Amino acid sequence: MFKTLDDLDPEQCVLVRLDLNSPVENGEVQDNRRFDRHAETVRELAEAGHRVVLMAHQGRPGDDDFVSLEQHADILAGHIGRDVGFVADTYGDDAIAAIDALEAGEVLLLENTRMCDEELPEEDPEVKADTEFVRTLAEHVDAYVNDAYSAAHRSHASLVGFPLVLPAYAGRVMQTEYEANSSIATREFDGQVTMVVGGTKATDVIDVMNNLGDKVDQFLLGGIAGELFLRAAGNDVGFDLDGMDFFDDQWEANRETIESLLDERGDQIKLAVDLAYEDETDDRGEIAVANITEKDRAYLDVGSMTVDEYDPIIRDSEAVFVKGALGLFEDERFAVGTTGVLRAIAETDCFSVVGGGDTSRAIEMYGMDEDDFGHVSIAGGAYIRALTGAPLAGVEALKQD
Ligand SMILES: Nc1ncnc2c1ncn2[C@@H]1O[C@H](COP(=O)(O)OP(=O)(O)O)[C@@H](O)[C@H]1O
Ligand SMILES: O=C(OP(=O)(O)O)[C@H](O)COP(=O)(O)O
Repeated sequence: MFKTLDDLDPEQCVLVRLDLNSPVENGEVQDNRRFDRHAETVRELAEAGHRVVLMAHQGRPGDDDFVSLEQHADILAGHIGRDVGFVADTYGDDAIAAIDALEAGEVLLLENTRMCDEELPEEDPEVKADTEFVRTLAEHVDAYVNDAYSAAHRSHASLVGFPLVLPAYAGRVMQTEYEANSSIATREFDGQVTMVVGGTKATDVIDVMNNLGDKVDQFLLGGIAGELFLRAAGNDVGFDLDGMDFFDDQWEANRETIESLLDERGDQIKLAVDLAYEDETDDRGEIAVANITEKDRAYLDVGSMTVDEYDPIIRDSEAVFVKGALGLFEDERFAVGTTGVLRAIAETDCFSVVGGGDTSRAIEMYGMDEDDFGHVSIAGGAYIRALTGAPLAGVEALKQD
């Protein structure tokens, strides 16, 4: 098992990896539960008199949400109730000077770790531990804390490199998410187990569906993942239009797996029977999948008939796991699928887990009560991988210490 903050020596300079990856709308970082949850770890460290250096990532290089962490520092400060300094540097001279100048109880956030070339791609911990990024920062701090359970499925430098060169500890979020998700992974259910699969990160979920087929009785699909399955089933959906990059790369990467899943587990996989789009008057339009004959528009939600089909399956389930939204729920017109399944879960007494930084936000946005869900995780890809019983690189690296 890993060490926790209870094992940390006093008066340390602590390098802490958080997951503050957030929705960004028109350049504005949106506050979400990740800030609130991580604030607990940061506050505890600062109040204990440690010097606290924070690392986190935002988006992926090339994407619109790949932005600086400057706004994150202000949002986090609001949740902690104390200042969070920011330096626009990951491990260069400016970052080091800011770290060395920290006083007891002060908190500093470094720039987006993915702006450092050595953070990505995924490589073995030994390779990551030997990067200039890790070696340089490690010389200026005493200890490493990983609180980023929701990013722990990635073998990136800030997650797996530091535990090899510094005394390493799990933060409070890492500890609670690990315990909750590990116990869910081993739990047995008497009745039907259903998994709602959607969102934009189709690659993460499709990999996992392959390994969860014996634990999950029914997969209910929507979002980008759902459209890729519809494409594999021969429909004219699930491709990129001008300016989009959701589908085609993920189609190439997952086509074989999707086809074999449909072939071998087709009876376990329910696909949308209708989809929603923005019509000529900017209203929500719906069309039956069977009537789609042209590759001419983007679909932004599953349709109402699909929700009517998914609803009784959820109500008959003993356990429901949600990973990914069924539509672009941030726009109220396209929240029907996501809120439909979440309300069905909330109204029944099944055991449920809702995961994902984005998806879990829908609960709050649409006025649902978190207490009506078994566990609301700030982790998406990491939590479903944990459900399969597979190890998470970032957790394994912590255990090595
Ligand atoms: N058809 C769609 N078109 C565009 N975006 C979609 C669609 N369906 C779902 N989404 C988006 O997927 C996002 C969640 O995706 P993802 O990052 O995979 O999940 P999470 O962060 O919850 O793990 C939501 O913000 C939602 O707007
Ligand atoms: O938001 C995250 O994952 P999630 O969307 O599965 O919840 C993590 O920060 C990981 O980000 P990544 O999927 O760009 O590596």
